[in-house]
Amino acid sequence: MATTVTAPTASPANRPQALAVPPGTPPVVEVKGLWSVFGKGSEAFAVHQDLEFTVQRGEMLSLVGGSGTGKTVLLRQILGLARPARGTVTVLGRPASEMGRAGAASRVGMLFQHGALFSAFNVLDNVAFALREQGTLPDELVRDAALVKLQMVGLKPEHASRMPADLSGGMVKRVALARALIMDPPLLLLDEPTAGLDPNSADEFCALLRELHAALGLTVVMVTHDLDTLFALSTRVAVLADKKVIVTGPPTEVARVKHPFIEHFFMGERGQRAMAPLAGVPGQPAAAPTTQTSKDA
Ligand SMILES: Nc1ncnc2c1ncn2[C@@H]1O[C@H](COP(=O)(O)OP(=O)(O)OP(=O)(O)O)[C@@H](O)[C@H]1O
Repeated sequence: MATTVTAPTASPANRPQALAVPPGTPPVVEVKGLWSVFGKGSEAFAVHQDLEFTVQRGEMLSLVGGSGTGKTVLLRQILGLARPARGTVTVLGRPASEMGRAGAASRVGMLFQHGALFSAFNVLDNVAFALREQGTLPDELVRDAALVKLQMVGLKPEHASRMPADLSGGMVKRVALARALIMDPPLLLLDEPTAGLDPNSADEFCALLRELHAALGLTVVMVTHDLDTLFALSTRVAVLADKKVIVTGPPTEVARVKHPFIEHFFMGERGQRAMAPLAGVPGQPAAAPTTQTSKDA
């Protein structure tokens, strides 16, 4: 069972907003009764035990938790790259493990932590990869689609022929993002989207992600340890601890929940700095949040 924190009564303008969706819209991601177990026999250990959470269309949900709590395992399960020992991971109404590689690319885009570009391919061929591999479009159209995606992430046609080794960290992230979006997936997974970027590039990349979220109507699930990124991008936060999702809610509300990991994560110097701009914003309740228990976080 997880605790769901009630949403604040009003949202300040500088917080990311979940997109409006009609009531009754089915969730994009639904994780139920999930067990993830590694090792065999007496060596076996569970990373997740009966973990549950859902992601609604148009949300930007951050998964946070200590090292080894299984955030990356969860992203891999949503992507269909790993099967749970027990329980279900449903993406857009279908079991994630049944999507297959081509199906996954058109339903879920993944931005890996360090970009994971193919070093032997130039920018255009990296971006075009999944579409070209599908083999349904003539190469000219594949190239045009890749150029459109490059423009969408703020890169120019002249960047198309560059090799990954010749790109700045911020450009690698943008190319990797264009590649993740080549098949127009409705769901985007981000693993530490701003890791390795300087503060300015990180801010610019967050601004781009927010623009694309709104413009393309994306649903986003991300893992981040960076509090500036978390506050810049999250409409909701889910905290992994004790092998479960223990709480979900808007970031400023979750930050007030009494739990050793949450206090350590949000109340350190970095957390205080990241939250400072939000202090005193109209609509931000000053008191501790009321909490309620619900089965579905
Ligand atoms: N294929 C695997 N085989 C064995 N153990 C694994 C495998 N994949 C993950 N694990 C284990 O599962 C646990 C969770 O790993 P995971 O990488 O998901 O953690 P995380 O929350 O992403 O951590 P971090 O924040 O440090 O990146 C770790 O103990 C890891 O060693």
